[in-house]
Amino acid sequence: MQTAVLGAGSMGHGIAQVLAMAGHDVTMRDVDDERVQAGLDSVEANLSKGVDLGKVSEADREATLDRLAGATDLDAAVRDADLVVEAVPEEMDLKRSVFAEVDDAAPADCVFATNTSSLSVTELASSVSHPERFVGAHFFNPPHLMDLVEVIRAEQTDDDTEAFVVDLLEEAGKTCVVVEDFPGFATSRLGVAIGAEAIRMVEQGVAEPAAIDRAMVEGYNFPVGPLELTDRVGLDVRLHILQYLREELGERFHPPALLKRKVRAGKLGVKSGEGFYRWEDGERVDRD
Ligand SMILES: NC(=O)c1ccc[n+]([C@@H]2O[C@H](COP(=O)([O-])OP(=O)(O)OC[C@H]3O[C@@H](n4cnc5c(N)ncnc54)[C@H](O)[C@@H]3O)[C@@H](O)[C@H]2O)c1
Repeated sequence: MQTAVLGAGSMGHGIAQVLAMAGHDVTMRDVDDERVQAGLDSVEANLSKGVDLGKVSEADREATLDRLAGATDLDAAVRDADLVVEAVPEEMDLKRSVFAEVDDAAPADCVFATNTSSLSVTELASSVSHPERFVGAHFFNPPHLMDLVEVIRAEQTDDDTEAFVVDLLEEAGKTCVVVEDFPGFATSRLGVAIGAEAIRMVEQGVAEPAAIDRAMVEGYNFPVGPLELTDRVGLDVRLHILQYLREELGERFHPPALLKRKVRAGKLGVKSGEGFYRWEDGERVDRD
């Protein structure tokens, strides 16, 4: 199958890798040669690491790279595509304008998927002429290692489109959970609710962040505690999602004051070196 991935950033290059490893031809499009090349280099590095770890054969690495091409020209990227997956920045206007362009350039029966983590898939679908062939495909970071894809049905999505995307992703080794288009879908809504409550517990002095995290890891089998996860995702990202969910779903999502204070202080988590913990080169430096 011919596929196109729009955006070669953190998510785009990983999604392109997943599709190419599953045997599909992929054209990965970004706005300039440097970004396209950086995406291609990241895929090559992921695959080489897989070979070193004995998880990917040398032959699969080469075959995957052969199926992957880069492009800056949108028309060339989507002209023959059966599926286009969009992974450009999380801005409604940008995504809508990208889909309007893709709509003109792609074949009439092409299926469109967006990797948005929070925007309305229904509103995005309304930017194309066949919204029934539009769906959300919310991959997790990094896409080549995380099994889950949340498949989001827009108001307009038809059953054939849902089945096409779920089958394709499951054949690529992913686990799909299908949800209706509702703010925060399933994962972000529950994830930020737990994270926000953990932050309120820190504010109230229930326990130190490390103790709250350890309790959830040991007691509930969480792979990582809610405060460490907030550091990894980015405090600003979580604040943004809470503000959006508060607007859409009500006061129970009001952001904790401590979260706002830390974001205002530039304490954004792993990427800034400090959030609820201190970090250097992606590693915690304040463990007991
Ligand atoms: N980063 C995550 O952990 C994560 C997880 C799940 C979903 N998402 C979602 O995935 C999407 C992409 O996020 P990201 O973290 O990969 O962002 P990113 O900033 O790393 O990458 C976005 C890329 O899109 C490119 N781009 C901008 N306009 C474009 C256009 N018109 N055509 C093609 N490429 C264009 C940018 O140059 C950039 O390289 C967002 O909707 C985000 O919410 C992100």
